[in-house]
Amino acid sequence: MTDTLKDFRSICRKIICIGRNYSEHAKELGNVVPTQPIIFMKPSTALVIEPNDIKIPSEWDELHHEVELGVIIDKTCQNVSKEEAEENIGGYCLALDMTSRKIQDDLKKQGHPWLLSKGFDTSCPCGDFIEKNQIDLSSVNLWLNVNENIKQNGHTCDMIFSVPDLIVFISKYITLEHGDLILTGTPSGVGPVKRGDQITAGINGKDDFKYTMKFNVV
Ligand SMILES: CC(=O)CC(=O)C(=O)O
Ligand SMILES: [Mg+2]
Repeated sequence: MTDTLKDFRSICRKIICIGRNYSEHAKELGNVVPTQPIIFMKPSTALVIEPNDIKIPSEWDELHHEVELGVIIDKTCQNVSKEEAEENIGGYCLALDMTSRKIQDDLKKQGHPWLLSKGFDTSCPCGDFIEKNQIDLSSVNLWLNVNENIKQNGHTCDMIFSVPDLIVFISKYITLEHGDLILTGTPSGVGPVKRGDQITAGINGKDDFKYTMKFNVV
């Protein structure tokens, strides 16, 4: 792992996101559980870091919060095998996939891409680089509070497609590059936030490793 990866938020060229990777979340929104990964992208301009705010675009009233494990790619790679997938991971981060559910539902009805609903500026609040050895992929806890009320509390062991499966799938079609970020999907409990709300999110990893981040919604 090279040192530049610690600064992944300024070198990141692609944010590739996975949809419906937890069956309870797919069901809570009335979606079918996928049989292969659903992928979409956010532009790198969606990234926002503390102490900056999540900005709801002026003509919208609310967004949905989605807490997710972010995987940061170390080596540029294509067509990765499941055995090699882990070697291409440089580290992790805690991330939010902020979504306008109303816009997404309208776009879905019309068969259009989700980009506007998920790719607007500040739609990807993101925490600091987390070292690889602090995360055991089979037992990461992700949680999210809105105004100190718990809304999401999930575990990566409930992912439908594991992180190596996702790297294999994506790299078959899209070259993964140093600093790219993969958002691995959200557990259940997504819901609305409005201007004036505060989101606190956290990740619990190996050996009592804990990381939390806080964002105001404006
Ligand atoms: C229904 C969604 O918005 C898909 C998504 O982003 C997810 O994390 O699941
Ligand atoms: Mg998501």
